[in-house]
Amino acid sequence: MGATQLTTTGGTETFPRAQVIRFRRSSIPSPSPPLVFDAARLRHESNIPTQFIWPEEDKPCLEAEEIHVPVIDIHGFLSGTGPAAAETLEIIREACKKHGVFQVVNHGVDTGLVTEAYRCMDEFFGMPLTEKQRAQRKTGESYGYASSFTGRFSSNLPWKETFSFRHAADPDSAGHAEVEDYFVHVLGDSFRQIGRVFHEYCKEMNRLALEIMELLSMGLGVERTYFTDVYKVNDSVMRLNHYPPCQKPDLTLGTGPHCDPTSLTILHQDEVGGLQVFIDEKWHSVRPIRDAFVINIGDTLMALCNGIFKSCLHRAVVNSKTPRNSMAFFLCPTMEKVLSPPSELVDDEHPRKYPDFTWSQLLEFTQKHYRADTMTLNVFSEWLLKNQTTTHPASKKLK
Ligand SMILES: C=C1C[C@]23C[C@H]1CC[C@H]2[C@]1(C)CCC[C@@](C)(C(=O)O)[C@H]1[C@@H]3C(=O)O
Ligand SMILES: O=C(O)CCC(=O)C(=O)O
Ligand SMILES: [Fe+2]
Repeated sequence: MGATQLTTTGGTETFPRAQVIRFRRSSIPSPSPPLVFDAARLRHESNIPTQFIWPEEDKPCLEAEEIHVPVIDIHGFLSGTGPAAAETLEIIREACKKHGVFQVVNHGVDTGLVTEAYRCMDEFFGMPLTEKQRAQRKTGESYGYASSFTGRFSSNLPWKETFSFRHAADPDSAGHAEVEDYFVHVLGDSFRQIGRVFHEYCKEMNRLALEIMELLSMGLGVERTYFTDVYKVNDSVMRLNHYPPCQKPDLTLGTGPHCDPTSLTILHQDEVGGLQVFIDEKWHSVRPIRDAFVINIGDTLMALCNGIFKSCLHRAVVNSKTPRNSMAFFLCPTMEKVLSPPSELVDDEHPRKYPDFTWSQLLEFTQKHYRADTMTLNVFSEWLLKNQTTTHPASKKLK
């Protein structure tokens, strides 16, 4: 595998292949006007810009074989009214150890809220590009609207538009309608109602994420409240993904292969389908189930589990006819919390796999130095160890 050089404030670093974010340098004259991803126009284009054409090894298989991702009745499990608890726990444990993905039903999230959230997404993404750009995500920021990542990356561009916003939770200071305020701030008062819908949706995602954390603590055999305690105060991100049709769906990807650098992702996909997971050395599609959420383990949780539960490798493909929407709630710890696995998961036979770090460090790494992909956690760990200082909490060496 080749290597790409990137010069940052920390010096010159070598990272594998073309994974490094290629920064646009204003000093280099650009021969053509900047690329703009205007979905309304590009969805009809059969000559797609080369920046959207992915390398041969990443080109999608649109007819990938479906895989049955385990479906867990979460209310049944937590209330003790569902199928035998021990069996359910074993299914979760196996799925998380092998590939890091399962689905939940009977989760208590009102289907009306999900439908309403999709309606609001249609309203937002259906606006002309210039209207959406009022909420433009700025360089280095994690929130806002991005039409593909034309200003951020220069190749392997994803065929999608995204709108991301923050949802911080703290049970001791609940009540602040952060999402609603954000919508009004960036888009104006006419977006208050849409902001309210997404605020409600995020609150529900936060509740569900903490319930799933209870399940995962049990699956790992640590104290039932262990991960709920870590995440009850959190600094999470909600992302709306809109994938317009593409006349060359076999050449591009909606979202490239990656593991989420975050802790836990609660994904809802509409009925169109396009999510694929990499299991047993093959890409498989995950058929949408209207009442289910897909749960992915992310890199941060994998590090907190000392590698026992795996971060799920996934991607999204597009199609030539039907626009697709998905909603991802990324549970994240607070920025400066030092993340290290519980002592029960570390011993002589299972030494520490990753160094201590903070979410703020990993987030910065994925936003400024490295485009999140299949190897983020390993590359980040090496980078941390190389750049460690004696004063930072994340500077402890691997045992
Ligand atoms: C912290 C994050 C970075 C990304 C959004 C969240 C969680 C997943 C990451 C991402 C989806 C992984 C694939 C590449 C990426 C650039 C994307 O296609 O959206 C990633 C997100 C990002 O850096 O904005
Ligand atoms: O749209 C999908 O199905 C997947 C999206 C995704 O992986 C992400 O937003 O991180
Ligand atoms: Fe993802």
